[in-house]
Amino acid sequence: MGRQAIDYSVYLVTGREFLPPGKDYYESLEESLQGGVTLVQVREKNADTGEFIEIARKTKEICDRYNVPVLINDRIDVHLAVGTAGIHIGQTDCPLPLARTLIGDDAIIGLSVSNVEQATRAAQHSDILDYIGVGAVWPTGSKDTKGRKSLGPDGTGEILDLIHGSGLEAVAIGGIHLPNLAQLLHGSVAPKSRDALAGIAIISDIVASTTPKEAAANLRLVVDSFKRSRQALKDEAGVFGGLGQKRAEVDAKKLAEKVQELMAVVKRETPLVHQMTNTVVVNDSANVTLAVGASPIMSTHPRDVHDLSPAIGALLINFGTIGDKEGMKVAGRQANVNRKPLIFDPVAIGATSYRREISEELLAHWQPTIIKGNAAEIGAMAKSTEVASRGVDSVGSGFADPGAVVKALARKRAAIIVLTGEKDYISDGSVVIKISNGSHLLERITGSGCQAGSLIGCFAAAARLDYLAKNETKFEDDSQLVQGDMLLAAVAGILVYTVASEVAAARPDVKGPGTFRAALIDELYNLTPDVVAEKAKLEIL
Ligand SMILES: Nc1ncnc2c1ncn2[C@@H]1O[C@H](COP(=O)(O)OP(=O)(O)OP(=O)(O)O)[C@@H](O)[C@H]1O
Ligand SMILES: Cc1ncsc1CCO
Repeated sequence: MGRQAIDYSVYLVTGREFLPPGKDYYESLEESLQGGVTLVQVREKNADTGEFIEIARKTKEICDRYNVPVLINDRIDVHLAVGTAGIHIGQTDCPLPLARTLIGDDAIIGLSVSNVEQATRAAQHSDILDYIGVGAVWPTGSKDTKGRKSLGPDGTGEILDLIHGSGLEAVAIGGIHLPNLAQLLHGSVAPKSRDALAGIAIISDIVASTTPKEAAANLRLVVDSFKRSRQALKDEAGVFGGLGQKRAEVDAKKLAEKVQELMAVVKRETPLVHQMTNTVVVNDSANVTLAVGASPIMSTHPRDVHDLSPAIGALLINFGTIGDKEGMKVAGRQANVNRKPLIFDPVAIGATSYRREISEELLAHWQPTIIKGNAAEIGAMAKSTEVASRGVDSVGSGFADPGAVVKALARKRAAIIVLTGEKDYISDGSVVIKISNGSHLLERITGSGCQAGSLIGCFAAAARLDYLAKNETKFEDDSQLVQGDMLLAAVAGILVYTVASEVAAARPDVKGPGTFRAALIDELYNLTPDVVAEKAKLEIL
């Protein structure tokens, strides 16, 4: 008999101390298995041996019914007494060679690893070990992580590179919650080897939930979605299975036709687009939203944004004048939970360290669907020094290879990336679309990028509604975090905005930025799908 194959996707670590009042441990466990937990570790820090054995035995009995393997934390004797699939041990527990001798060749051994030195040692013991638990990824309440630096997605990815080729699987643990899960999975893909996590270990998100079945199912959806999108990337089909087509099949003319169709969807559905934006542009952004046929709501208070989430079509978070960070956290988290498109506009992120910190904090709370920025902003997100910023603007001539920058960042962040400027570049990690429309007058009014972000929000809402109208299955058997063609939505937002700007700039009554600003709103309102198709300058790179 060899060691059994393990699915690490959603790995539940038990913790009876986190159960909500009145919730029975076995009831919670069974519900979480129904939700899609794939592996269970029994972790009992304070139980006597007899009690631990009894808990492990009953846990195994329940898990057996769902064909889910059980591991025991730390206690080889409990594992041997109950006959579970294996053990999970910490750095200061039983030495690895002794553990392997005691439990034999057929049982699984996992080891906790919290830094590169420990990971290197684990890789050297790959003949003894099966997997490593990497963490804490983020600070956590369930383990004492004081004094230890949490790894973040980047540190986790570094460890994946270190164990590359060793045959070890890796599971991340610590501070992982539904809203930061997609960011962790995609953000931790190893920079060199491109290896990925095999799964995530979860305690409180499942155990502390009053509805563990739902909690587990939501986590499982994101992990499955990640695994599917990795397959899609391997197949060259983009992080959202973009345009439902492979790169070679995307054609500029067909893309323009799809934009035309989406314009009609916005007008028909008048989606509500929630915008948390800066105080400079709030009025213009609401007006361009209305002009294309959508409906804006500009709201920032945490309580207000929580209640709005079920009703909205999409959410825009633009931190241009920084304020309401708490509201942004709540709104973004709710957008993820309700599977609404979330457009992130990290205005001037390259200009100050405070903005970079806020961006990281927000991105640890939720997963954006689309990230839009000018060259300085996208450069800062990509940690590139090629383009500098001066306040909210970019300086210099831009990236040598903008297409490569947006494609790499899309893969890294698992989001559609929109890079604006004289030419715009949009990527889903597979396809790169270049748009050469627009007017230089857009550089002469404030907030043109912010308004473009608002329009992307309008079209993202429409793309999701269009998908839901055409697909009966809705969410049940689809593992996408957000449904609808988000690459198309980003293209539509930029194309409609820039084509309207060309029409406005060409008007004889437009004398400069002031008249252009008003004319732009009018031309967005009057823009027909035919004019968009006729003027579109789209290229597939
Ligand atoms: N010189 C130009 N020619 C054509 N289109 C342009 C030009 N500059 C910007 N645009 C368009 O204007 C919009 C905003 O892009 P830009 O990169 O200026 O945003 P931004 O710097 O974030 O703006 P802001 O900070 O004022 O909101 C995009 O749709 C882009 O295509
Ligand atoms: C000018 C300005 N300052 C903060 S946000 C903003 C709008 C353009 O980004």
